[in-house]
Amino acid sequence: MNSIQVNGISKAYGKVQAVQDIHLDIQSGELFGLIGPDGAGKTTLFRILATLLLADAGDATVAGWDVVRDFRQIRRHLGYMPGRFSLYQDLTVEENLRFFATIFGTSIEENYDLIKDIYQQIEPFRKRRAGQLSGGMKQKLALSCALIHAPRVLFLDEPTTGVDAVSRQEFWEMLQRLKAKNITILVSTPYMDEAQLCDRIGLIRQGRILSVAPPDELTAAYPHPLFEVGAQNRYQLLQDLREYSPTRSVFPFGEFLHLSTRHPVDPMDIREFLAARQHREVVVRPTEATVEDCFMNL
Ligand SMILES: Nc1ncnc2c1ncn2[C@@H]1O[C@H](COP(=O)(O)OP(=O)(O)OP(=O)(O)O)[C@@H](O)[C@H]1O
Repeated sequence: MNSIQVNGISKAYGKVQAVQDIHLDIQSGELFGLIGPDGAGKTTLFRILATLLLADAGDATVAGWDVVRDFRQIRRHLGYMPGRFSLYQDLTVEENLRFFATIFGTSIEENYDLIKDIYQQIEPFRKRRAGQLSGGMKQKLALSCALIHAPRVLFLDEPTTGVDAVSRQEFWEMLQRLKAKNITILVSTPYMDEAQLCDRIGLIRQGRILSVAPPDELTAAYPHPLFEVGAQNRYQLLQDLREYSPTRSVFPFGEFLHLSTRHPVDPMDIREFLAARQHREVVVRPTEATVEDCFMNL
């Protein structure tokens, strides 16, 4: 069953075309990632699907309901964790949760099972004001609040931005457990490494979806030879590789550079080129494409 269907959605703010002709088909129980840099249009799309903003063109349904006509039903059955912090800073952890439960006509007790895993981790701090929680704890509270009315569909707009690596990891584990409860999850992130944890991802840039696929399929279809290259002087390495004639693109990737070439190249040839330019501690090896390589390629 389709849980989220988007047909040709476009939206401009004055002259800025924030999203353009977006089509998406997200299945019930799917964990779908919207991956793209700042300003790509992710928040705009979320706001349209969450019935908070009207599109200029196109239509969309969430859990079978139309985002314009049936906005009330969508609001009842949707959990939305907006990018910017959505909690009441002056209320305690427990008061925040109770507030969200009350506005949806439910109670913490009624749906405790759904949030138990997540909420238990912050329950020792239930008397603390939300404004005084760490980033990771705020995120867990915001997720608990978004889930307390047992939504069928969950929208998470950049939930891990500004959160440390350990909390990010934990957060994705929580999402996997929610998915197992058959909640459809649409999550956006600027972190390409998180894409690997989704069932399918849509790459979005400048308001347009460039590609939709399971992450493994996307990376397996990467069409160019790709190398991981390292040397002592990374800055100079980048400059020099830009002048290497087979280079298609080269960009920093962790402690290495990712070099994609126009045609197959023997790693020895790259080493010789770099040796001639006095590079030391040179490492060159073929590597598998990541989602980031695919994004750069598109
Ligand atoms: N209210 C607004 N008025 C004018 N322009 C806007 C408004 N909201 C967003 N934009 C512009 O629309 C484009 C898409 O923004 P959007 O917030 O949807 O992107 P995003 O992918 O969520 O990025 P970010 O993570 O930076 O929010 C950007 O160019 C942004 O500057």
